[in-house]
Amino acid sequence: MGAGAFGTALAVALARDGRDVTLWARDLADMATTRRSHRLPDVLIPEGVTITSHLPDAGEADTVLLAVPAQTLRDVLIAYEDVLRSRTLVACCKGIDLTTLTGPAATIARTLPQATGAILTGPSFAADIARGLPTALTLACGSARTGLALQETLSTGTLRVYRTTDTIGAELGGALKNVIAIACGVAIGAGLGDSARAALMTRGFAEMQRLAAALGADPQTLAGLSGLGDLALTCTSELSRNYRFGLALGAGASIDTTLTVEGAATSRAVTRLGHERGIDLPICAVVAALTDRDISVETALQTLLSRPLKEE
Ligand SMILES: NC(=O)C1=CN([C@@H]2O[C@H](COP(=O)(O)OP(=O)(O)OC[C@H]3O[C@@H](n4cnc5c(N)ncnc54)[C@H](O)[C@@H]3O)[C@@H](O)[C@H]2O)C=CC1
Ligand SMILES: O=C(CO)COP(=O)(O)O
Repeated sequence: MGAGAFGTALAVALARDGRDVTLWARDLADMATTRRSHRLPDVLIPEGVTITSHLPDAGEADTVLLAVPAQTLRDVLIAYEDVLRSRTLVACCKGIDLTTLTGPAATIARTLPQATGAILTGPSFAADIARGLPTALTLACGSARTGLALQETLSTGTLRVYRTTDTIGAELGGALKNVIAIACGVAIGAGLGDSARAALMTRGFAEMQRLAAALGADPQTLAGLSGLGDLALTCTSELSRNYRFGLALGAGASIDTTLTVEGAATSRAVTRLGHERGIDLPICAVVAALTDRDISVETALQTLLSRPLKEE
């Protein structure tokens, strides 16, 4: 579900590997004839993928990948409850819901408790997956048995899926790395240099670990693909929309508001979560304030540099 960049890329990769795939688009436009998503225009969707805007066409499909933006996941689950509630639902989005302050796996568990929920996350650009470039992902599912089955279902010759039962660690890694990527983009966009970016990545990772530990995640999960792996990719590549959003903020350039930039809303959500739980998340808070245009880059920098000195 979701025929944007990631949903399309996953559909293409799985169909190419022989899976029977239906790709659901909210708005079909001319997709069924052009066999292209406007979010991934260079990629031709193979005939093996059934493209539809009518969800019941998914028929007996037992696994549904939800590749819609994190802030819309809850609405999608509610709107299509009848079709979704008895299936295995794999959230493919990265973010924290601003209303409930939950990640995608927890959002599924709360909204459709009868469904089996899982999350697919980790360092992977849609364009790379669609081109068949080698990619490693994390599949997190509270049920070890379902996780094992999903790992088999979703792995292909070039998509290597690792599994874990730590859904909270996996969803926090994917959500928080986007916030830190915005911070890194700002640093580079404002000309603060590669050393500043390395500091933000490292201290940002410390914030990720702190929040994850407080919410009951296994610290090892954060050191894996869903945390450190995706942090490394997103903080260093101009293919990342979150990083590019930060670059524009830092350079004072115009922002493309049509793109999905998950870290913007998530910076606000995690800042609230931090306040509620009494957890210090200074980089996330600065990103939220920058995103809301509440502070300048200069103030953001001074805020971080003037904090009390501490042990690492
Ligand atoms: N693009 C990428 O390289 C990757 C994206 N992701 C994650 O996948 C999720 C989706 O991102 P993209 O596909 O890149 O975004 P996108 O902007 O390319 O596509 C989003 C899709 O969701 C649909 N959509 C939006 N609101 C909806 C609603 N209320 N109901 C139904 N459909 C709705 C849009 O029509 C669009 O087709 C995000 O959480 C992102 O972090 C994860 C890994 C890689
Ligand atoms: O999550 C991603 C790579 O793993 C995609 O990053 P962006 O959403 O920043 O483009």
